[in-house]
Amino acid sequence: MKGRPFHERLSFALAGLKAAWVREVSFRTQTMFVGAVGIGLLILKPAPIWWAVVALVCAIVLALELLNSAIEGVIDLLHPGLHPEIKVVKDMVAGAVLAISLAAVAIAVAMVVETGPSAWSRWVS
Ligand SMILES: Nc1ncnc2c1ncn2[C@@H]1O[C@H](COP(=O)(O)OP(=O)(O)OP(=O)(O)O)[C@@H](O)[C@H]1O
Repeated sequence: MKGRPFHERLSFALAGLKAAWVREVSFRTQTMFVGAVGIGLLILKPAPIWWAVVALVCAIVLALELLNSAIEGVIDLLHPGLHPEIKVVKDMVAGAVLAISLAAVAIAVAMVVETGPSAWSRWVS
């Protein structure tokens, strides 16, 4: 399975994204949130550094959401029954998604605070 050409590995990654979109409500919600953030960037037109920071944090949110789903999927496959240790592991991965989501909200607020006034003056002038 190793050493496959780039286009094949890319198709595997895209298939993973598609599977997450079809199966996971959380992933669809996060992806739509990222889309809304993209619209916000187009409206606010912040400095390029904000585009980079927002793109990075959005990518981390989606990546952690994918890892969360993947880890849950493997656990459920290997151990379908309830187990207190599985609860701890799943809760920790969910905590990772929560942590980066809070950071994303903080970054969004900081961006709006810094760029909102100049965007507003562009609109009213
Ligand atoms: N096998 C299990 N044993 C014990 N507790 C579990 C088990 N599976 C899930 N839980 C508990 O239920 C919570 C939700 O787990 P579940 O697998 O349903 O994730 P989910 O709600 O689908 O999450 P996501 O929205 O991220 O996909 C876990 O965080 C954990 O607290």
